[in-house]
Amino acid sequence: MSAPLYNRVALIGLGLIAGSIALAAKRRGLAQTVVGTARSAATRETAARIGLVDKVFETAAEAVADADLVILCVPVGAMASVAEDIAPHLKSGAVLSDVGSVKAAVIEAVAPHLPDNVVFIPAHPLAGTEHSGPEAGFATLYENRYCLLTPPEDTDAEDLSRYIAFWQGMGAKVETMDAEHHDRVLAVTSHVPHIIAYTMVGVADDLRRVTNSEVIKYSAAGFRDFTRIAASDPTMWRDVFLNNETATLEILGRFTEELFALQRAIRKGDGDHLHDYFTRTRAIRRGILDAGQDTDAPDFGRIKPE
Ligand SMILES: NC(=O)c1ccc[n+]([C@@H]2O[C@H](COP(=O)([O-])OP(=O)(O)OC[C@H]3O[C@@H](n4cnc5c(N)ncnc54)[C@H](O)[C@@H]3O)[C@@H](O)[C@H]2O)c1
Ligand SMILES: O=C(O)C(=O)C[C@]1(C(=O)O)C=C[C@@H](O)C=C1
Repeated sequence: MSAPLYNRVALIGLGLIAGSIALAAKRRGLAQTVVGTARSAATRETAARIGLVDKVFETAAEAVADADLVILCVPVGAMASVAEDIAPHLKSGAVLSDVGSVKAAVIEAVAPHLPDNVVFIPAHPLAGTEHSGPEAGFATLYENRYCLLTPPEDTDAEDLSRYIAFWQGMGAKVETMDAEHHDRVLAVTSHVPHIIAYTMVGVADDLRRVTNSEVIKYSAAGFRDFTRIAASDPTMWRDVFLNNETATLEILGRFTEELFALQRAIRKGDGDHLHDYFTRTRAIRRGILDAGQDTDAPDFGRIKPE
């Protein structure tokens, strides 16, 4: 049990990510009190019934009053309106953060609403599941996972180190980087892989009508993994793609080029091309394993799409 880093933490939105923060922060003693609010009455009722936070408020304005740390845990597209709503009620000196999967667009949407006496430290925990809502949260979600922070350069060192300690207290490995770099890296490691999974499952669903459910019946582990990813929350992912448009389109363009090259190799019977390509990709995974790195952990410095 650590000493509380914050007296009062307020979570706006009470789904998977906020629920996991609430449970981890309480379990590790990182906050004296954790409060929260959500847009829908049903979510607020569920969160109160399962005791997710110490107190559930009806409005975001009430929830943030007197909070030392406020974390926006809503879909990326809702960040601006929530920030506008709470801005006049934030305590002077409070730290405001978010957990959005995209950083540059969230900073652009949130920062203009904030008063000068509030410290904005954007964050993105690289941890999640395909489940959403208040009952999806669990206390160990962030253990041994990265949490990326994209603080403005002039962020007060003490505010930053306290917030880093908060995520570390929940078991996360924290790194800082600039928001644009974050968005390019995540386009490669998370956003484009998700759209590929969505597409593959969509294609299989179309085929199912042709093959009379054989696609599902004989689906192998690889495809099942795709269906898990493609079961992720539609609102969250719609907002990710609409708000990381440039980087995802760039990476999707490269993906499509490579796919066409592989398609051509298959059509032309060019086994050497296929073999060389698969040898290269296998070496990437082996290199990660040989370096003793967690396969979940991308090298953030190395992934720099031109
Ligand atoms: N799920 C993941 O794997 C994952 C991982 C890291 C970061 N994130 C990011 O975390 C954030 C929350 O994701 P989640 O998985 O917890 O989602 P979730 O659907 O489980 O929870 C979202 C919460 O936001 C509330 N909400 C939705 N629209 C709102 C609006 N317009 N105004 C106010 N509240 C609103 C919902 O009621 C719910 O309480 C998103 O920005 C997402 O990009 C998600
Ligand atoms: O494991 C999963 O379900 C996830 O997709 C989690 C995942 C990812 O790794 O891509 C999804 C989106 C986030 O912004 C961070 C984490």
